[in-house]
Amino acid sequence: MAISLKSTAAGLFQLKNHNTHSPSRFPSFKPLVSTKRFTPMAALATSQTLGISETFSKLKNQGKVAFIPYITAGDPDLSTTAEALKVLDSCGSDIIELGVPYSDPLADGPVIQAAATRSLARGTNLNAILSMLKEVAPQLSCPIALFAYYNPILKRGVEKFMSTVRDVGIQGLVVPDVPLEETELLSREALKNKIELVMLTTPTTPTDRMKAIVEAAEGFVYLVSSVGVTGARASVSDRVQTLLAEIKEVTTKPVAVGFGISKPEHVKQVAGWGADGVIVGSAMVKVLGEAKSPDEGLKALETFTKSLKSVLP
Ligand SMILES: O=P(O)(O)OC[C@@H](O)[C@@H](O)c1c[nH]c2ccccc12
Repeated sequence: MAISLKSTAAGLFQLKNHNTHSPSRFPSFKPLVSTKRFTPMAALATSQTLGISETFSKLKNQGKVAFIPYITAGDPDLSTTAEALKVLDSCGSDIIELGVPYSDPLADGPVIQAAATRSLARGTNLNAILSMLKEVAPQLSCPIALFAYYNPILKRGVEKFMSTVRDVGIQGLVVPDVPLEETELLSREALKNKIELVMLTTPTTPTDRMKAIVEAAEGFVYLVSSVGVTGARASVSDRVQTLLAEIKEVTTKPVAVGFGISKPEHVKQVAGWGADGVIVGSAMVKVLGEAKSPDEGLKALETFTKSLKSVLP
């Protein structure tokens, strides 16, 4: 299993017209936020957004480390998610992880579990997320890696799922609970659709298994920094430094570190240990989803993102 759950567990804007009162384009969602807030960098972006591994190669050539935020789609609502993607992009995110809310997010801690519950309670579903992405993804200058648990993918059918998400511009996929032994079909269909399938390794993954995971990984290797579920930690274990070195002994693929990272000093530390990317999830989700209003959440997200991004080379 790419990530053994027992040990680690793992809005509306209208680009065409800025009429904030036009009916929502995304089914059953009402515009909640001004659509005039951000001049989309995306207006400048083209559909030639770099892929996941291309993004890492570009950054490596520039001596930079990827900043990779995670947010849950539909929390607090899909219109705000559309805006949040633009905020994250315009604040310099290099790759964005977008989570598909799921009713049984075993690898997630309380913050992301609550986000998924709020999102599902609003009626968010994969089709609504995809219709939002069809408008938003081409407007971003950074690639999106979709986060989805395995079950909803199997329900839709792996082939159908992959072609559908590729059609809306998704470039990467992370399936935190797919067992390594079952990644063959996922990998094959991902490859066919030019989607890069990220694999996760953990502090308790035996070396041979880590090598197999790294071998299978496309886009980047996700190094889970600590056992347990997602959630901000007071500090990041310095074991990460050793784990990074071990992985880099067996691959030249980029390695991004996630779990627990929630402060600028954490970001700086993990980058200093040689990570090619730093992933921040729960802290982002908390700032956006637990704000008094969507607008407040977006403002707070912008400030928070800039504070974390500012410490990276
Ligand atoms: O929330 P954290 O501790 O910052 O960790 C990132 C994590 O949220 C994100 O990468 C993620 C969201 N859901 C997951 C499930 C498994 C592994 C990773 C994830």
